[in-house]
Amino acid sequence: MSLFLVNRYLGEDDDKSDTKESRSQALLLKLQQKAKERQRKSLTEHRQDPPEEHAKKKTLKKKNKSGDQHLQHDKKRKLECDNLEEPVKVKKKKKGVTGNAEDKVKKNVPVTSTEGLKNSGVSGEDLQEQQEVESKDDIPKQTLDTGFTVLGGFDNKPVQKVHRVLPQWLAQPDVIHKDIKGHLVPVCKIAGLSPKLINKLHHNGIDHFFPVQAEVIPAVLESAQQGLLIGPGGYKPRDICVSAPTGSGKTLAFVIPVIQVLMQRVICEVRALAVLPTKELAQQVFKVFSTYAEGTPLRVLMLAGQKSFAAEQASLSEYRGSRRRSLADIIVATPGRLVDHIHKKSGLNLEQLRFLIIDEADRMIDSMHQAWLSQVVKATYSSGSEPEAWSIFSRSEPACITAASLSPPQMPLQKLMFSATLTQNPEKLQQLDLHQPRLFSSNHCQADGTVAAAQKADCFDFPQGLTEFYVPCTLSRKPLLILHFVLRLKLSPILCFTNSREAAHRLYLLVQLFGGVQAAEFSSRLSTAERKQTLKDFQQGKIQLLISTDAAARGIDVSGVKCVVNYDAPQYVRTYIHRVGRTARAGKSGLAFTFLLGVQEKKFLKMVMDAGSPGIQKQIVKSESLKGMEGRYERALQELAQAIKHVEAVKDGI
Ligand SMILES: Nc1ncnc2c1ncn2[C@@H]1O[C@H](COP(=O)(O)OP(=O)(O)OP(=O)(O)O)[C@@H](O)[C@H]1O
Repeated sequence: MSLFLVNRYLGEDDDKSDTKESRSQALLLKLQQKAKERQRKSLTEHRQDPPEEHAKKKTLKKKNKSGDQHLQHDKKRKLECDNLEEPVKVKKKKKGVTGNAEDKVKKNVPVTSTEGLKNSGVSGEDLQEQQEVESKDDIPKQTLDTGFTVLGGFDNKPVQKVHRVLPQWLAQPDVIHKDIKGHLVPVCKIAGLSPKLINKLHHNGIDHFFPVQAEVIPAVLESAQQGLLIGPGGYKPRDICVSAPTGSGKTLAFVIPVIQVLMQRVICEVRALAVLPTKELAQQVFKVFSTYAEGTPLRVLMLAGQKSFAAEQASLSEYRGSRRRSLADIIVATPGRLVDHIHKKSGLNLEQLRFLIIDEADRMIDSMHQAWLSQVVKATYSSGSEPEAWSIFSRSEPACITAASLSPPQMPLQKLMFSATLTQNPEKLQQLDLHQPRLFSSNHCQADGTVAAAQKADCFDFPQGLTEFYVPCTLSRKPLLILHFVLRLKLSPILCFTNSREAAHRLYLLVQLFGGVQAAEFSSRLSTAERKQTLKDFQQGKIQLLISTDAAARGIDVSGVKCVVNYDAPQYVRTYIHRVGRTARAGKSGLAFTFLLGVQEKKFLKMVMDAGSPGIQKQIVKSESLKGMEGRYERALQELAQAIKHVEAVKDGI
């Protein structure tokens, strides 16, 4: 039984309807049709009208609407009266949906037309109007055009340029002159060098120090002024980083002061450790140390896997009674072999280490994932297992500072870092855990610490005597070009770099088959002994063309290399700098050519210019220049194909 009686307006057309239900159904249908029609209209308006016109129309519509409002309102009330349930539903939905839309507008989230369509289908034109009026300013053009919701609504402000600000020590380095020849310093002018060492230098043809040596040697000597066992004023000496071009004489910049400081030692202990990335480099530095240690009590040892582990172990230390006695003052090592000796407790004692030298430091930072540095540093702290004669000066791991912990003098450990491409990335340098570092660099920064326009993160110095060229070519012409360089241009000795050992080997075979060129290859295909012999032959001028992988790109010092050819363009600028740095060494002049395919040109030239190259010139080799060699070259190619087939057949047979 009904509690209330509600008289309903049934509408003009519905008078003839029979039942309440059918009448309300008809009304609902009509309403929905109307709503759909409006949606369609509004959608076509959105698509056709430019935003301003659309906005005008809306305002007009709104004005008209306020005139019609009473009428509409009455109509609506009539409808509501016609159907008791539906209006309630509509109201609920309308409330909810409107609230939702408002929320979105408040949150700067535009309401999409699709969403509006769905919602207004239920709630009628009021909702649609409200959405349109409320959101017309907020809806981005994109939304209107695409119908997609754009999240965020952030202002598209131009991003301000960020200037790199380096830590002071990196921003204001001690400057090293780039011009070697113009800034030579007589050996005798450097204070603190013993006459014995000066004589030795003269004996080896060194009468003047290069700029990097003239800056770094006094700095290292100064840090050891008060003797081997304590730093200046009793404090730990500052670590030293050196960034100077290839061939500028960095090796002597650490060898000479280390020999000078250690010469005064009484007991033989490992006091200097030089770590280098490859066996060849270790061998080279070992040779220089040995030369200048000759005639002093100092003993130099190499741990780079040239000898067996047992042989290396035997040369490290010996036991006299129960006491261990070190047999080396200076050790030159590769990181892998060094860590092996530390792990296997082969008798390597680093507790008295005074100098830790890291050459090719940027490369060594890259190999830091092997954590070799932390293991070496750990090994320099006293293990406490074996009481040493020098234990009074032994190092203890950093801990809380107390009066007691400060009283015994701490044996200082100083790190010396060297590279032609030393990173300026403080994050990477942090891995070296440097102590109040001091930088010597031929790269200049601005006084305020910001980096000058040309000085980006990967901007380096090139040797002054270097002239760079690039040769546009195709893949098939490359072998002919290199033969042209050797046989016609007579630029030998040439050091030619490929990007893989397979490429180096193929080119070597091809050149051999072509004939008339003294060629050799240098890569990990060869044994250590073979590589050593090859370098020796090249040094002695027995090889016209040395085809190498990047195994010879870093640090290798072969005097008299006239020309470097990048047969394959290097991928990274550091690789380029080290490769071309095998010529134009020690203030001499040299040529560097890079063969470039059309697709490589733009990217490569940009990379080199960004790295601070003074300029790279285009060198075109005309086809006519190569014509005379083509027939012989074709025959060599065919022979090479047959040789490869034969090798593969032999392999399959095995
Ligand atoms: N003061 C000097 N007088 C004459 N020659 C020197 C002097 N110092 C170094 N040299 C010679 O210069 C050449 C290059 O030196 P070194 O190998 O130390 O360069 P580098 O800076 O370490 O190069 P890279 O970065 O390629 O390793 C060597 O042959 C070395 O003998």
